[in-house]
Amino acid sequence: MKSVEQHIADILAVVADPRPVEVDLLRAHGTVLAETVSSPVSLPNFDNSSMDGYAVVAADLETASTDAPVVLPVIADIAAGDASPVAIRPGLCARIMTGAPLPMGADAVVPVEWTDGDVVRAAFGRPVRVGDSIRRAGGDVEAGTVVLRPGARIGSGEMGVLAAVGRRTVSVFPRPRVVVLSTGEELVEPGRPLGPGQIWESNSFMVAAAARDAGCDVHRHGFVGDDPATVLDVLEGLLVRADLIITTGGVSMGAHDVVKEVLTGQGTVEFTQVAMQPGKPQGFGVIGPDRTPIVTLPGNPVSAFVSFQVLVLPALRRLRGLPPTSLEGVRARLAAPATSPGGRRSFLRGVLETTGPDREATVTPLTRQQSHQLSALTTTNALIVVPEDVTELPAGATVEVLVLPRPA
Ligand SMILES: Nc1nc2c(c(=O)[nH]1)N[C@H]1C(S)=C(S)[C@@H](COP(=O)(O)OP(=O)(O)OC[C@H]3O[C@@H](n4cnc5c(N)ncnc54)[C@H](O)[C@@H]3O)O[C@H]1N2
Ligand code: MOO
Repeated sequence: MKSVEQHIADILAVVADPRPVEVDLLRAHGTVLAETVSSPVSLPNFDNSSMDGYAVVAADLETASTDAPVVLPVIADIAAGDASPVAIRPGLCARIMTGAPLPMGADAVVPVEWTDGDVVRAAFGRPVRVGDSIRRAGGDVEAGTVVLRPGARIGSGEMGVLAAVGRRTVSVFPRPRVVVLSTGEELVEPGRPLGPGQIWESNSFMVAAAARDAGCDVHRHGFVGDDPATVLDVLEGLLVRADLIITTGGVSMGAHDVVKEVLTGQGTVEFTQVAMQPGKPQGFGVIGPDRTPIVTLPGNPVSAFVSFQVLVLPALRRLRGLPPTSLEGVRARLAAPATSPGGRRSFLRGVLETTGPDREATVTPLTRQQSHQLSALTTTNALIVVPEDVTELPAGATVEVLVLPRPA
């Protein structure tokens, strides 16, 4: 059987590094930055007030007290956005709002709460230090400084910074377009009545959600039955809209394993058995005129889920412009015994938590570990790795655990 590492590497080899595109800033959300962004100006771009109050010369207020306030004439009213230059000299002050440019000659701002708030002659009841309530030019970012580097994931903070340095468009690796297609004659769209022997289709919803969580632009095509001509037809129609196609079902040894049947001999697709549990039957390759990558996951729902997380995620990260790393691994103490078939690496569904006074990482295997026992996926937050050469692990053993991604 093929090793998990080899299969991950093989899938990675069929997906290409993405090409950057210039997009409008709003559309950059959730993408990966492809360029170095530096600020053309300093932030702030000019000295300004951090308080609503009065711009003053600090030395004027040295003697100010509640009993003997210093009173200064107010010679200007400066709002945020005011462009006309204002200057004060000792013995004068200017009313100023938060974000408004500091007038020349002023070296401190007094919050309005420390004054009587008068707009003609303001009384100041306490002294102030030079620099108080002033936001200096460049105090956040100096002009020319790099604020974001290639590979940065553009979330809300990054969006804010890009806009603040004046970017309207930005060069990014766009979200990969992933198409999800399930197969199976027994499948029925959720919301429709079930007939005898039928089940509601769940894999394509699950895989589409997982790919969306991974930052992809997902088209859930839904599912098709086991008619080979239809499956091929549908797949051909989907090629143009996909950077990667993910199918589920029809890859095992059954008489109607249609994905295997129609894709064998197409492009570079090959089917194989990977030494993992669940997720043994697998396929991958490129198909069609544009050599579109395709990964064919097994139909058992938990097998499809685990295969996605272990085998497909690194390829999606590459397509996003990120390093193609696997799920984060941590060491944890096993809270209950675990078993595994020899020769295959098990990925048991578990619950990872930190317990006890020393916050030790502990992982508890869930009871429903079979490939059809989908309900465990609502509880699990981690996959417990049991190596190929281990069939039993006692409670208390230290194990490697892969932390499952959680949506925001
Ligand atoms: N003789 C053998 N039989 C099987 C083997 C084997 O080695 N020899 N491997 C087993 C393993 S392991 C797996 S995993 C499955 C994979 O089978 P397929 O990929 O061909 O999947 P299907 O047969 O189409 O379906 C399996 C199972 O999952 C249900 N299913 C399928 N698609 C969906 C969906 N979209 N939503 C919900 N449930 C789905 C389907 O009804 C079946 O119960 O093969 C084993 N057999
Ligand atoms: O390997 Mo299958 O993927 O166990 O159920």
